[in-house]
Amino acid sequence: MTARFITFEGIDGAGKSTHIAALTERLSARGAVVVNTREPGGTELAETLRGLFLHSGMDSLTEALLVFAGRRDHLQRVIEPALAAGQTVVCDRYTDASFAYQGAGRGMDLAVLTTLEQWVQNGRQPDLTLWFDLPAEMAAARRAAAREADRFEQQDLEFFERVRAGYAARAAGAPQRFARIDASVSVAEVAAQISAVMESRGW
Ligand SMILES: Nc1ncnc2c1ncn2[C@@H]1O[C@H](COP(=O)(O)OP(=O)(O)OP(=O)(O)O)[C@@H](O)[C@H]1O
Ligand SMILES: Cc1cn([C@H]2C[C@H](O)[C@@H](COP(=O)(O)O)O2)c(=O)[nH]c1=O
Repeated sequence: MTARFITFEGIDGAGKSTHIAALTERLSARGAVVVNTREPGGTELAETLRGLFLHSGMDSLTEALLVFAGRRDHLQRVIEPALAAGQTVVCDRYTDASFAYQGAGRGMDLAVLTTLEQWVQNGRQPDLTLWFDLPAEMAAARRAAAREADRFEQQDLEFFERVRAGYAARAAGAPQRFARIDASVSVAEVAAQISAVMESRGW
């Protein structure tokens, strides 16, 4: 089996969760053993940190330190062992979210995030990142219909447009890894775009 690391990214309410199960089914049907996970979270320790991250007030450096601490544990306990066993890891968010939210959204120094990325990840980057891109206003309307807002989801449209621009910058810096999905269209049309990306890679 070929080990693969696939991440889903995008602003809150872009529609990632809606498509993770379908991608998992597709990969499993082709013989992959799929590990579904998420960030912040993915281990007992990192899920505990997630609760603080989403619901306690803190500055952007504290946010980054918490999320990278959880990421370290997640990499060591879940992601690296699964990849070493030839499995496919499908992760709802990873380090691009730190650059988009803490970097572009909160205005944190990207050089600090780059240092944390190097320390924590030992070079581990996804093989493919599906970036769900849509205007902040559309995502806000979807969220409002769906659930109660956490600390990030309470941010204004300007914050989410900065986060969106942060994702665009990360995508421009790693064009082979990123696939931009136009997430403003129907669920069926988004699913078709994901299938096309997977087919183009022979996955
Ligand atoms: N293409 C779409 N068109 C319209 N509504 C959608 C579409 N995709 C998802 N939705 C709806 O938008 C809401 C948010 O979707 P979802 O929870 O999948 O987003 P998400 O990116 O995982 O959000 P978060 O990262 O904040 O968890 C849900 O109610 C979902 O049913
Ligand atoms: C990994 C990561 C996440 N975030 C933010 C992005 C979202 O607002 C929440 C996670 O909520 P979700 O419902 O699981 O999408 O956390 C962040 O700011 N920085 C990160 O590195």
